[in-house]
Amino acid sequence: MRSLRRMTRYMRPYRWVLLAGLVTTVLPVAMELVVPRMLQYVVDQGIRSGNWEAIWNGSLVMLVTALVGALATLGQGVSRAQLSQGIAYDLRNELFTHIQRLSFANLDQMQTGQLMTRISSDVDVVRMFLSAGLSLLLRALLMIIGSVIMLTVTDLQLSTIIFIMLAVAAVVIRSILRVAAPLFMVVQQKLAALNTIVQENLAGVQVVKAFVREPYEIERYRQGNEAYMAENIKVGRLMALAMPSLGLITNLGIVAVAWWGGLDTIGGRLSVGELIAFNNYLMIGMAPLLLLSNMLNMVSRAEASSTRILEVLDMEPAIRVAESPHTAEALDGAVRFDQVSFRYEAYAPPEETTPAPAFQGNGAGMRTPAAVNGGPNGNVNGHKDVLAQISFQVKPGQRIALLGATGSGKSTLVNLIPRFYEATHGTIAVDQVDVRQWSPHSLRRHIGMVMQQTVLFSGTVRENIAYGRPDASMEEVIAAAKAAQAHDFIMAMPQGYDSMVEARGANLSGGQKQRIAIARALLVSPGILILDDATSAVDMDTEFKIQEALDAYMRHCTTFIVAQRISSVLNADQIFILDGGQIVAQGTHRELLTTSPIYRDIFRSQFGEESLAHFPLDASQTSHPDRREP
Ligand SMILES: Nc1ncnc2c1ncn2[C@@H]1O[C@H](COP(=O)(O)OP(=O)(O)OP(=O)(O)O)[C@@H](O)[C@H]1O
Repeated sequence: MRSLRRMTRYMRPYRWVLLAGLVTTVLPVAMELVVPRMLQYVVDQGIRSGNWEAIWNGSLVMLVTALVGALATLGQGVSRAQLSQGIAYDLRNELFTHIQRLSFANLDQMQTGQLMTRISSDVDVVRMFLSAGLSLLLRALLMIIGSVIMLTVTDLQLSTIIFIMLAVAAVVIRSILRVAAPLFMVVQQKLAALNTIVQENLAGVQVVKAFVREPYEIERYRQGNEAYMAENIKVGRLMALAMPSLGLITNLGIVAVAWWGGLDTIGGRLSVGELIAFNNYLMIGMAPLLLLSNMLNMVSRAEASSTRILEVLDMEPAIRVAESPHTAEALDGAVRFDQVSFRYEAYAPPEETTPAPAFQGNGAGMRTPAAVNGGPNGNVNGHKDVLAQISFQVKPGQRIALLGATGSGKSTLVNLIPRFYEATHGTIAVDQVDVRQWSPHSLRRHIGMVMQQTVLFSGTVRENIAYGRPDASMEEVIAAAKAAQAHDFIMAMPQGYDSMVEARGANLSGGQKQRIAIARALLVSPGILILDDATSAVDMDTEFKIQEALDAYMRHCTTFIVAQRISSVLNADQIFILDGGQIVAQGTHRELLTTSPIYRDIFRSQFGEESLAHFPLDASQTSHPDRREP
């Protein structure tokens, strides 16, 4: 029960509510324990000797205890709700805040569905335990302890039977708990896998429909659902053992007490009242024992969920912030890579993976470690570099283009500049300061980034453009949108800048989404702008206009452009050709045409075999797509 014990720290802010809960749990138990004693008094002192006063007094005490017990139980319900809801609220907030602090490398290790299950279902399991389980557990323990004390006081000799019975029950409970907690872990893992299937399916609904893979997805879900059900049944079977075992132990105890107690009463060692009181205490003590069998389920489930919540909270952000991090009001935009190598770490516990029907394709969205680490060097063990020994220097304001085959490491390289990942070897410096010394927030605030996959949030167009600078004026938003060639289509939308962007930008075309993403990056007035395939969905004419506007809008900004089309990089100050994680050629368009066979190959593949002979070497003459055609 280590994880549940660790969870108790979340009770600290609610210590007064906890105290109220404790008092209101103890009181009804104490009241219930008074009743058999009063019953003994009424029988022995009142009924047997015809003493009405004793009967009245005993009855009055029992009435008062019933009232106090009822009031306390009401208070207990209120404090229980406050405690459990409060802790669940704190846990959800802490989990979400912690996830925001995690870096790409951490998040690569967990599927979205896994995280969502932990923040929703696992927190709810803990909340239910705190709301119902904890007070019931406490009540059961108090009842057992209280009745054992009263049994001992009533008759020590007869109580021996109870001690033996409790010892046997304790062994049974402990054994069940030991087996149940890991089983509940598996249950939650299966639930998380199931949620991942739903999340991936909904996120990729267009792909599912386009490839007519609904039957596959239904089968995938059915299998995940079956695995979840099978684990639940396994747990159910184990829990089914608890009730009859504890019931049997209790009933054997009752029979033993009836036998020995009956003999003692006939023999005159015990009065009838004492035997009745003893039996009542026995019932009070043994009923919660049966209740405990039900609670074993709740406790084991809560332990498993606490472990899963703590696994996330214990995850150290892979990016460490320096003790006194470097910050700056603006960036000049100088970037230096010095012998930089990088590799992605292996990840994902195997049992957390999403089940996929045996025959089907690629496991639909679930990257296996081999696939993830099968980097440019074709390795499968996750220990080869995706980038190797990269060195270059970029002056402020330069435009750098990165070209290379898919998987050659272009995105990985630009992701190292804002420190999304930490270089495995070597040094990366921005404005002559090692990125490890930079405050990640300060560094990223001055880097405008347009990622390969455009992510927009539900909200208005304006809110999306101003995502990085919510305080930007309307004029600034429009200026950024104009530079990104987005203004015209935004104005053509029904509510202009106040038009709603649907979830994931569903009501916009790919090129429109990209242009909003570019405007969003421009609005932060970055010192470094990274465009990772940012215009892949935009036609060549619009791309040319964007580049022209960028020249005017971002005069002093260092720009990294990851591109597939040579036409996007003609005006770059330096073009890096990446191959297998290494820079294999470097220079301007003119230089590379003469020095780099790979560049010439790419050029030939995009403009045709005869193009090399005709293509003018002076990039300035080719800056418009119409004129660029050989
Ligand atoms: N998050 C990740 N975890 C593990 N491996 C990754 C991850 N991202 C990329 N890789 C691997 O690193 C290598 C380089 O990928 P990267 O995305 O940098 O290539 P790229 O040149 O940008 O490709 P593309 O042009 O297709 O976008 C690939 O082999 C890829 O499988």
